[in-house]
Amino acid sequence: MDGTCKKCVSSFVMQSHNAPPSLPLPVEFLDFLKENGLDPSIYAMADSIPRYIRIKPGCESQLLEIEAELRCKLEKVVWLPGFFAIPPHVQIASTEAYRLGKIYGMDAASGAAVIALDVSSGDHILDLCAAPGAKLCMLSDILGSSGSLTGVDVAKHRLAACRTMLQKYSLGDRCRLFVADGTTFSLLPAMSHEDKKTNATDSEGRADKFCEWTAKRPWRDRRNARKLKSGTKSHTLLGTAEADLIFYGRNSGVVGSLKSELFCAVNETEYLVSGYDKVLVDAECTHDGSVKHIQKFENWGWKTLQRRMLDSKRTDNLMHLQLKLLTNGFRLLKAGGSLVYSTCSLTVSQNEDVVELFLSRNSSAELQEVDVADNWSCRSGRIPKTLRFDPETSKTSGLFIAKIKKGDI
Ligand SMILES: C[S@@+](CC[C@H](N)C(=O)[O-])C[C@H]1O[C@@H](n2cnc3c(N)ncnc32)[C@H](O)[C@@H]1O
Repeated sequence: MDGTCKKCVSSFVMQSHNAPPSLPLPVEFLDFLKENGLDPSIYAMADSIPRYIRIKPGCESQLLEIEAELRCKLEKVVWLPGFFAIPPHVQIASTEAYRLGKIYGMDAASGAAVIALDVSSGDHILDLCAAPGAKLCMLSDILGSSGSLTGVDVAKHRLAACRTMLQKYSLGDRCRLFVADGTTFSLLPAMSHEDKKTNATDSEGRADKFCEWTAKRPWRDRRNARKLKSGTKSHTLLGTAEADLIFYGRNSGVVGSLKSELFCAVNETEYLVSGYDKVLVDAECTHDGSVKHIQKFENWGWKTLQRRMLDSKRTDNLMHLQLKLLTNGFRLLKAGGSLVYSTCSLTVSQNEDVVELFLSRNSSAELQEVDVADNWSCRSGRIPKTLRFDPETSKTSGLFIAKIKKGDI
């Protein structure tokens, strides 16, 4: 672990650097940072934070070939198995190793959020804000050949990119993807084949079971989707009833099940018994902790930063959304299950404040220590047991992690 000890609850305000910010940050963004007690000089660090890659399990023996292709040394991240640091300027997207699915581009802090969930074989996992899917792919790699993985995202085009990623890395077998609002999503994990009823038919008397997934949907499904769409004002209004299943793997528990079973509403108490073992809520946020993301506004135009991130109405709504996502993710957990809440914002309002408010309203929720984090290069958040990665301490993108357990019945 580097100089900063996560065990000591450290100040969340960044240490000041002498170096001036290298980006011409707009006044509105500087005001936002000031209001949140954040030091703008982290945005001068983009060129000193490594890029991270994760090696696809099974491809570790090809390290030398990958190094030769990337033309750089892969520095093992000692605290995070499977992750390597490379110089920030190295591009991976055009390489064969990337094209063939041997490596992923993924920040080490994001990897830590996945490890914090402590996935076990056979777990039913829910990723409530799944797109574009780096964490979902890592979850699927860890899950292996048992359990199930459900990815939800409100943005259809982003979730479609996630589906492409699952297919590229051959990780979709136990996975299903729903375009749905994570604040209201209510579907239970897919049932195992043994639990499924057989011979059932729909109201029109036809067998109504899911066949193997194909990119081409039957006309009846497309007609139903069209009907739903015409009755829905915007994608943000999608509720559970409208959850749109855009992908499922052969062993995701969907094939062979009845549509009425998959989409059936359940009693609240049923989640305690048949809910998810693990839930990841990697919530939408202002992304201010992602130095590389902020850097992109140089090309996109700083005006769009104001519109997309800083509008005060939007940030108030964001906190509301984060709390609702966390609350619904927790609702869908089975008793004894665990949830990881993360954001790539460095602000307290989108992290500790959201978690504190949530805990004050949910007596069966308890903050949990991330046991494996003892040697991680991160520090504690303002609340003990929460973790913070930031460019200065961790040489990663900013990320907040809180792990919450649902009490046994
Ligand atoms: C920080 S990103 C998630 C990144 C993702 N976990 C990964 O590792 O690639 C946040 C995501 O939340 C999604 N989102 C925003 N509002 C949502 C909602 N109400 N329900 C579900 N997803 C939502 C956004 O579309 C976005 O894809």
